[in-house]
Amino acid sequence: MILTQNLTKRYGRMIAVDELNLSVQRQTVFGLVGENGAGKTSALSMLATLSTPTSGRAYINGHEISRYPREVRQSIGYMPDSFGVYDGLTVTEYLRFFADCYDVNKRVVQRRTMDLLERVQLTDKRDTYVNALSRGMQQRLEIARCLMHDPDVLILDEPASGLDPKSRLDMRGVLQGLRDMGKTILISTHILHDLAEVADEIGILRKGEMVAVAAIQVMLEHSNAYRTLRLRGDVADESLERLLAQDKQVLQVDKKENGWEVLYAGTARQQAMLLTSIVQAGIHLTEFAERPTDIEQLFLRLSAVQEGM
Ligand SMILES: Nc1ncnc2c1ncn2[C@@H]1O[C@H](COP(=O)(O)OP(=O)(O)OP(=O)(O)O)[C@@H](O)[C@H]1O
Repeated sequence: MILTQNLTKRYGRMIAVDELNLSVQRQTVFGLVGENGAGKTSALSMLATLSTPTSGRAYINGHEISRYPREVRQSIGYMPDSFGVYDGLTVTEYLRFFADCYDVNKRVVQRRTMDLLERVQLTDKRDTYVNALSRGMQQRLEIARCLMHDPDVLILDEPASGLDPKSRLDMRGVLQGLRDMGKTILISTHILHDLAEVADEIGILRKGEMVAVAAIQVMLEHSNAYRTLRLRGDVADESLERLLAQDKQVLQVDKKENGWEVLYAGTARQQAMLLTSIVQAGIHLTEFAERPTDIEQLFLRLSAVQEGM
């Protein structure tokens, strides 16, 4: 449904997207996660036919984006990361305007407008001017706007950015609804947790390169199975590191300024035994604490472990 082959975007000498290979199956949700500047917008705007790839190819619904941009635009609903709304229009007028742009059959416009407003929880705002909506409502209206011509594919660039926690939750509900409608969705975010209940698969983009891809289910299982132990003590004393190296459940040890961070795969009982052996070895710690593993960090660590780094 969405396929890219070595898709690359350069701005002068800067490589914003570096030979991206992506495959998003029909009716699945793929989350593209990356920090600011990772290349998410550059990748998505090429797929939306708004910018030209420097090299490589991409296909949406079987249409190559550079050769068949018109067909691609009919197949997608694209929500950019920043957008302006038309201040002088009401919510309903705004959606009808876009229906006209896409030449949507007049007979279905009214029904679809009502259905979409309900889907994005804006039915009671249908006669409100769009500039009077909150940011969260405007972002949900944008989603409805993307759906007006009933595309199979949605490309959403940071749809939850700048929203307060309540609006983020509302947005999450809307995205889950789109997934249940059977849309194929490519969604970018810099907050992986936003995708945990929405995406089927996650890819992490860093400096234009896809550094890891995995099914969200696998990641969540890992995040339950692993935890991070925070140990504080004298980092000059190497006996703790020797002891940790003997424990098979210790996957990784990161030395910090005043202690260590340990990625640990053992059970609670094994963890208690580790603490006992530290005490018995006469090693003095000021802290031995467990904290939930950040799934993004875990994901990157596991992919590094798999690559033997
Ligand atoms: N038109 C442009 N001209 C030159 N450099 C650009 C242009 N657009 C983006 N860049 C650069 O390309 C890199 C990737 O930017 P991009 O906006 O694609 O990343 P992003 O992951 O979407 O980040 P953000 O979340 O901040 O939008 C950045 O270093 C950015 O400064």
